[in-house]
Amino acid sequence: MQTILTAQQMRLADEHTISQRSISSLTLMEEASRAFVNAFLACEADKKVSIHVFAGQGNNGGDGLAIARLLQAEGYPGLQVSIAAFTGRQSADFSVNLARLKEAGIEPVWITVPGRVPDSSAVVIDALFGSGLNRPLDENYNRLAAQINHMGARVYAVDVPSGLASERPFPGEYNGVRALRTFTFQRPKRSFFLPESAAAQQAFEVLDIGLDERFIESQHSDMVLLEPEDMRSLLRPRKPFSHKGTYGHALLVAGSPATMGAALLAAKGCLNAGAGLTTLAIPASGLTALNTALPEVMALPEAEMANAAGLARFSVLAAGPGLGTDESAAAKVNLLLTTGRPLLLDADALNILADRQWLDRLPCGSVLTPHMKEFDRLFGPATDWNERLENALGQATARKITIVLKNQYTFVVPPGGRAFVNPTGDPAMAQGGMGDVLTGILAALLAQGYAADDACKIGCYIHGAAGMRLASQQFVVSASAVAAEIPAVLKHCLLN
Ligand SMILES: NC(=O)C1=CN([C@@H]2O[C@H](COP(=O)(O)OP(=O)(O)OC[C@H]3O[C@@H](n4cnc5c(N)ncnc54)[C@H](O)[C@@H]3O)[C@@H](O)[C@H]2O)[C@@H](O)CC1
Repeated sequence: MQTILTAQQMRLADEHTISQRSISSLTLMEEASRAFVNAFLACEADKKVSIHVFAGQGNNGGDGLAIARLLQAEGYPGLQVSIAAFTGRQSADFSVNLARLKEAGIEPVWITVPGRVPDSSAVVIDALFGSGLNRPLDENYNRLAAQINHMGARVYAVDVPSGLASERPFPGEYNGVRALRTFTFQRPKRSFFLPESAAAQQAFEVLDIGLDERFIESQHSDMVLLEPEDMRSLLRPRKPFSHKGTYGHALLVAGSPATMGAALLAAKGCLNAGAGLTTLAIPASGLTALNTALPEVMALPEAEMANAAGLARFSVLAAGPGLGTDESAAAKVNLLLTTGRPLLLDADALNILADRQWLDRLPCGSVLTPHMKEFDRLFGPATDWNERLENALGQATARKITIVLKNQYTFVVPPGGRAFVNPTGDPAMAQGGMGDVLTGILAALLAQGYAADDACKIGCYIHGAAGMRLASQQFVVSASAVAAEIPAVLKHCLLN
């Protein structure tokens, strides 16, 4: 797991590394700039490309000047450097790098009043502001950013796209530089995981600049990034002499006559993520489809969905995919709530909770898997994703539940004030049924005895990893294909 730091904590990590390694801040800036250049070389191998570096006067600008000098030494002759100096003072390391730039024979252009910027370069390196940005861009920087965006160049941002706050995006429409790619130092910034950052960058890549990892990991943060190694330590291999009873019995309450597919997809996810037994509670009209598509899955007679005591034999109770929100669906959710046992609720089960105001009846230890709209319906509207995430952190702790807030980077939010960010997934997975499969996977992991937070971390990770594996070969990835890929992904995660 990687701790995601605030800008202030990044500065502390910087200072700590400088004193611990007995190096100067200038050396660290040089190393960061070298790391940027190495990554840049891999993207822009043609040395004849025209490059325009836009630097501010802080340390991000200092990086920009060092990068320009290093690129010239690498043999990129077509370099221009502009320094935006509408306001502010030069940082010490900026000043040294300015002198070094001039010694290297590069004379920068100073932009002190808004004006037209030459717009013929194919590549822009954006080093106006980095993690030090602490207020929205003013009119002058805003205009400059707009001019850079208008150039149509391939924009590479240094550490953070200029205009994007590194912790939480500023309110309102993004008015900064729009980067093709950000090369960010040591850690992705917190705001990179919030959907608003899509306006500022298309992708980011993290560069190791040698900051002290032990110090970074000792910092308290409300955001932690999951990594492949976490799966290896969380996942448990199947045991010798084990049998189907060892791996739990999941009940999925799902499906309605028009949306039986959702129930089948959830069951398929559950089966493939290793539940010992999977039982589906669906309307009778779905039984033929179930027996044909998934012969390993059992069905619960509808009459048994009226008796809470009869549910005691299941190790996990899940509900939602394709369930509908009518009276009969609500009666099923009501029955599950009366058991007092932790529940796994998704989709229509969440809508039922919201519509009937049953949220306060939810037992501790439950898991909810809302997407944005379902979350807002349950917990109230939010003006932006940071507010939504903070609400999720508060709700999970107050209610002692785990919230899986689904998005490109899904946040697994257990009680305790930390969000675990899932890095896996691919736009090829943007199709109906994906959430149903995830519910089935989570049910299987809970049935196998994983704690709620671990089940959610593993489940989200392997769901996205399955999609990524398929997307490396396919344009689009269906939910059934993701479910079918899960056993291979689990094996891979365990062994690698
Ligand atoms: N912390 C680290 O680990 C390292 C940081 N480095 C670089 O240093 C950067 C941070 O540098 P700084 O802290 O000097 O900050 P920046 O260079 O991001 O910004 C400079 C200054 O601009 C001012 N400012 C903030 N918002 C503004 C606005 N809207 N309009 C006008 N002025 C504004 C602030 O006073 C800020 O200190 C990082 O992003 C990175 O590029 C690297 O050199 C190497 C290591």
